[in-house]
Amino acid sequence: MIEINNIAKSFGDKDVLMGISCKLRQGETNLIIGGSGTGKSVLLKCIIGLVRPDAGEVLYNGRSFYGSDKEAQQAIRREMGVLFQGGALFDSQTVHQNVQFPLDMLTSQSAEEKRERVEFCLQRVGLEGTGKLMPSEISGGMKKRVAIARAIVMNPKYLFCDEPNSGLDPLTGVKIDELIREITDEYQITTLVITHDMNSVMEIGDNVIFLQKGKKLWEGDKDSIMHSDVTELNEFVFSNKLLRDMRE
Ligand SMILES: Nc1ncnc2c1ncn2[C@@H]1O[C@H](COP(=O)(O)OP(=O)(O)OP(=O)(O)O)[C@@H](O)[C@H]1O
Repeated sequence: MIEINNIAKSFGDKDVLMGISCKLRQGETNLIIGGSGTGKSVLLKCIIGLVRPDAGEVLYNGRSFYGSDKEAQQAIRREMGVLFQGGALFDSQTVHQNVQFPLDMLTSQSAEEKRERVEFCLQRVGLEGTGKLMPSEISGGMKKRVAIARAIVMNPKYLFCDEPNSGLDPLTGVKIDELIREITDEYQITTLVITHDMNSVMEIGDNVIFLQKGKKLWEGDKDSIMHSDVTELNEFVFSNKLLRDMRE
């Protein structure tokens, strides 16, 4: 479990996050949703330690991230898998090399151990046999799968995905969501996904946190989101015509 307690962050005189608290449970896909510029990415960066919050705390299974020394923070970081927006693959490296990268950086495994682990992860995301291809030779959906394989190669306890299906067609997006959900469940990972895609919310939203202008306005599961009485959330959710039609 990840506990986020009262995170606040300002840039200059701009308050971007104003006291965000929530609990992200193990084995569940936790989603942060909200319109553009509401602070989702900054919150993610505060959670994973890329941006230091001005106030607040993040606890990883009870271990305080910001209260820890560099070594302990590094140990927590090793338990994180991160799927950055856009996938962020290295274009000059093969699919296999991309997935192997964290093993090269963070472990002293033998070449054979690494090869086996990479092949296992590629097979797990449905990409067996593609290791020799270059990123330029595969589709957008496959690139996301490679990025997911790389994010899980270190066997993370915590998985963070920033807009995992941005730029994908809806069907491919759903498949990526399903893969994230399956992996979360299978390996009992604590997963956090940032999205503004209502499809994702309805598919994989075990726990959904709605941000608006740096504040948490609502939290609940995908089944209760359709019946909330928070005006701002309703405006966000029902800007999607299909959901509006479903409600009527
Ligand atoms: N390093 C920074 N310096 C100054 N302002 C920043 C910085 N990072 C983010 N911001 C500001 O913080 C606000 C929230 O940004 P953030 O990227 O978290 O939004 P978001 O909800 O993720 O939006 P989107 O869905 O468009 O990605 C924005 O107004 C942004 O300009």
